[in-house]
Amino acid sequence: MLVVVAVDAEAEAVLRGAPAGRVTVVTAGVGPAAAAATTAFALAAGPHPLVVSAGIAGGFAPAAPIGATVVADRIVAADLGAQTPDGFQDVAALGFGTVAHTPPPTAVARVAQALGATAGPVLTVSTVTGSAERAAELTRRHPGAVAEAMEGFGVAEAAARHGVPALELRTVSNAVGPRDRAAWRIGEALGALERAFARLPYDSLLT
Ligand SMILES: O=C(O)c1cccc(C(=O)CC[C@H]2O[C@@H](n3cnc4c(=O)[nH]cnc43)[C@H](O)[C@@H]2O)c1
Repeated sequence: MLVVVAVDAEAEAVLRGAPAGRVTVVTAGVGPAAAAATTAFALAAGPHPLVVSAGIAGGFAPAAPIGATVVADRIVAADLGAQTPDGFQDVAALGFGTVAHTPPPTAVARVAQALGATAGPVLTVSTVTGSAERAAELTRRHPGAVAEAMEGFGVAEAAARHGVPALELRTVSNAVGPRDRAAWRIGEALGALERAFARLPYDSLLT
């Protein structure tokens, strides 16, 4: 499978955890555009049966505390739209394209079961949430959201254009809410990412 991460530290964690020969890891950079471009390039260069957007994320309380592992049952572009006098409208509501991809439900269930991961919507944002108000707005617009990160929707868009299923697997480094850099636990999240890739049910994800 092709695993798309944002930064080298995430690639190293995935490669430490994954059994030899199970994954091809590419480091895309931060954000949905870099993720989409890198995924499209990698899929054009060679076939992969599954693409996984992986890395650290912000977790929505109480579903996803620091150190938790989450798997997306929906990969949602949460800030792709227009701010109108009546509030935010996403591009699907405006009649352009899509704002969500649905990973294969059986694979999501198998990952959740094998890793003890929480399944739910994972939001892709281009701006990291840094206030309680923004976190509350996202929760109101996306009930049940478990995490936000910056690449999943880009990976899923590129995978869809190649007809390849996509998953998003994240481990939580910080809470979604008021900005507090001192509270990030990147090492803890990278350790959880390594353990997740050590325990993934690789064979059953491809059936
Ligand atoms: O400056 C900040 O306040 C800040 C807070 C959290 C994350 C960042 C990043 O620039 C990291 C972006 C990188 O990590 C993923 N990530 C991790 N936590 C979050 C988050 O709470 N919201 C969105 N993305 C997050 C993301 O996928 C990027 O790859 C800065």
